[in-house]
Amino acid sequence: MRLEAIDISFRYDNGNRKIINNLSMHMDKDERLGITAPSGFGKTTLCKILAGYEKPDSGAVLLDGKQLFAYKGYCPVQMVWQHPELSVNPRFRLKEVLKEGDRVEKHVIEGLGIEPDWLERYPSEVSGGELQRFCIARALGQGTRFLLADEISTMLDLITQSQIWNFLMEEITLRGIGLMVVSHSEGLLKRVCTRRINLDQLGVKQ
Ligand SMILES: Nc1ncnc2c1ncn2[C@@H]1O[C@H](COP(=O)(O)OP(=O)(O)OP(=O)(O)O)[C@@H](O)[C@H]1O
Repeated sequence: MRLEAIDISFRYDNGNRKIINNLSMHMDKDERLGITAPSGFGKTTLCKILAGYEKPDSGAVLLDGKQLFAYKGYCPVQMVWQHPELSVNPRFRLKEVLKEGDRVEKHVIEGLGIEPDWLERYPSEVSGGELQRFCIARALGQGTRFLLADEISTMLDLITQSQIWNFLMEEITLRGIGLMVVSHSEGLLKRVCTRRINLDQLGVKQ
């Protein structure tokens, strides 16, 4: 399975510059692709387009040769955002947050170190790192084929980071999920990725 961006360009409605300019890239399901670029360059924007949150002004995002927006229901390309507190409904208990995913399996919840008593709590009643584990679990539903991780572990201590990445690597390898990792951490990218793209060397303009 392949996720591709073909000659995409994008400008925010209220923005005065093109963030993405005629960019083409692809990744396959057995790849772990690292994305790097300076701050504000468009890494999150690219993730949002590849996961279907934004539509490119021109060009196309294809999943296995079919337009991403033609996939109905659960999106096979899931994104985990940098700020978990902005990615969940504050009025949902955490067990309900998990239900937004696609039949998230028990071993995913356990593997991410989610403790059973957190499930009854609201997002404001757990730490940022604990909440991020829920966001990762939610994105690992059964229909997920690609996972886009946008600076997902920046707020975590080193032991928790290592726990989460060990689990993620094992899970995506087992299930044949393609992984895209956006990070400013050279160490993380070196450890996790099989290939790297520097956006400043592609069609993303400052
Ligand atoms: N909703 C929006 N409306 C208008 N401009 C936006 C919006 N979101 C982001 N931008 C702008 O788009 C540019 C790219 O932002 P983006 O978040 O994609 O960068 P990034 O490379 O992920 O940055 P960082 O490494 O700091 O997270 C920035 O100049 C930002 O100000």
